[in-house]
Amino acid sequence: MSGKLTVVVGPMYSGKTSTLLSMIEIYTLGKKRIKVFKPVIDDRYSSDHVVSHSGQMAEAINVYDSSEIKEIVSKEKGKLDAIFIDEINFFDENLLRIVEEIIFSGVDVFCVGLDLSYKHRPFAVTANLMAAADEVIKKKAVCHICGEYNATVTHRISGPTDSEIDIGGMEKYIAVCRDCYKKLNAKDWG
Ligand SMILES: Nc1ncnc2c1ncn2[C@@H]1O[C@H](COP(=O)(O)OP(=O)(O)O)[C@@H](O)[C@H]1O
Ligand SMILES: Cc1cn([C@H]2C[C@H](O)[C@@H](COP(=O)(O)O)O2)c(=O)[nH]c1=O
Ligand SMILES: [Zn+2]
Repeated sequence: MSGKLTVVVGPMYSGKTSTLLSMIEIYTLGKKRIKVFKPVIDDRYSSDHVVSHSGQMAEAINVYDSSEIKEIVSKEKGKLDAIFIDEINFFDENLLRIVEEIIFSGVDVFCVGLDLSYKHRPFAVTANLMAAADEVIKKKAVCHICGEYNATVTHRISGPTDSEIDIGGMEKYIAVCRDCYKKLNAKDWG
């Protein structure tokens, strides 16, 4: 039987990694055989653990790109029930094809990442995985400006960059609702 693809998206601080960690716990309690991956680029809290903003964590394999996931999973052929991938927005676009191959081989895949950059543009790799998913979970955060539990986007507070990829936390980014995002970015969206 084929595996199932679940994709968890949302702005920063919306609980994407916490959701991933809950699913890891459920599979671990069920004695399922799993592997957890994270991109090397994200070294904010730890290089060998997936860590949530609230400090919960699980061991993870650091990979440079999606081909490394393919290689590691191929070596475990028939010996895995599920894989978990954090920060999919940092991966190359081959991730879609590789995840599809893994699902068709009977392994469940849980992917977590940003759907939109701070410029309100979709990360293509996330958008593609959402299209192929059996289930998409969209998370919300508390809006840093108005305090409502309706933040769906991330606003950059430390000035624009050329690249939409820039590792950071509270010193650079806040989660905001659409109305607050519009006010903060009035020159682009007003
Ligand atoms: N604005 C916010 N809204 C919700 N949670 C927040 C906010 N700022 C900080 N947090 C903390 O972040 C945690 C979620 O972190 P995490 O699962 O790592 O989110 P994500 O992976 O989406 O960035 C929450 O449990 C809470 O402790
Ligand atoms: C919005 C946005 C964020 N990033 C970076 C900042 C963080 O390192 C991660 C997101 O981490 P989280 O687990 O979702 O909190 O991505 C970026 O590079 N570009 C952006 O537009
Ligand atoms: Zn708001």
